[in-house]
Amino acid sequence: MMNIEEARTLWAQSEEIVSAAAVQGALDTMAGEIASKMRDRFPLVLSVMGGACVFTGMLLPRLDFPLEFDYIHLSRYNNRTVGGEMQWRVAPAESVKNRTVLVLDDILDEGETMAAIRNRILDMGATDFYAAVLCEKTLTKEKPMHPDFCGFAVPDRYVFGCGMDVHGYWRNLPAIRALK
Ligand SMILES: O=P(O)(O)OC[C@H]1O[C@H](OP(=O)(O)OP(=O)(O)O)[C@H](O)[C@@H]1O
Ligand code: HPA
Repeated sequence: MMNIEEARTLWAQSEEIVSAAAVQGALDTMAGEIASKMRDRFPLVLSVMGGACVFTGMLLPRLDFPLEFDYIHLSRYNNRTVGGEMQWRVAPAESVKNRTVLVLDDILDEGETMAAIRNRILDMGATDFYAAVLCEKTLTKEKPMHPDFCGFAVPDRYVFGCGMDVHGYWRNLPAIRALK
């Protein structure tokens, strides 16, 4: 747990890499791409708590077709900056069976989280699986998967804002920042 001054110091030791206006523009583009793929598929949209909260809140009102919404919760960073063991807190509901499922998350970094979600949802009998993320981190190492829809490629630095936390803070920022 940090105090307010330490949280402010984290912000001061970072720089903006994607502006709030650029985030809004990317959301418009991504919503159009998702709509053209899924308009007639009546998808079940699942948001990954808690990081996808901001992305979900901004994207859903831009999707102008019938869909169903629910959430799942797993984490593997637990407010640290290095990934650890995957922990399911709320598993997908049985209703994923025979559905086109679209999972929303803030970031695909090493891809381990999204790959675990995809495997579980396909095992439960979903017809199709799609992943949409606000950003994907560019890494040299191989990943188990890449997103179907993505707003931004971000560099291999610790990023936060727009739902992403740094030591548990600053999820509320409307722009994306990176630690220096
Ligand atoms: O691609 P990966 O390397 O697996 O990392 C991506 C995941 O890490 C973050 O979640 P985190 O575990 O920090 O939980 P949170 O959403 O509660 O912040 C983020 O929201 C993604 O779900
Ligand atoms: O760079 C990151 N920032 C915030 N959360 C994350 N989860 C995985 N990678 C990141």
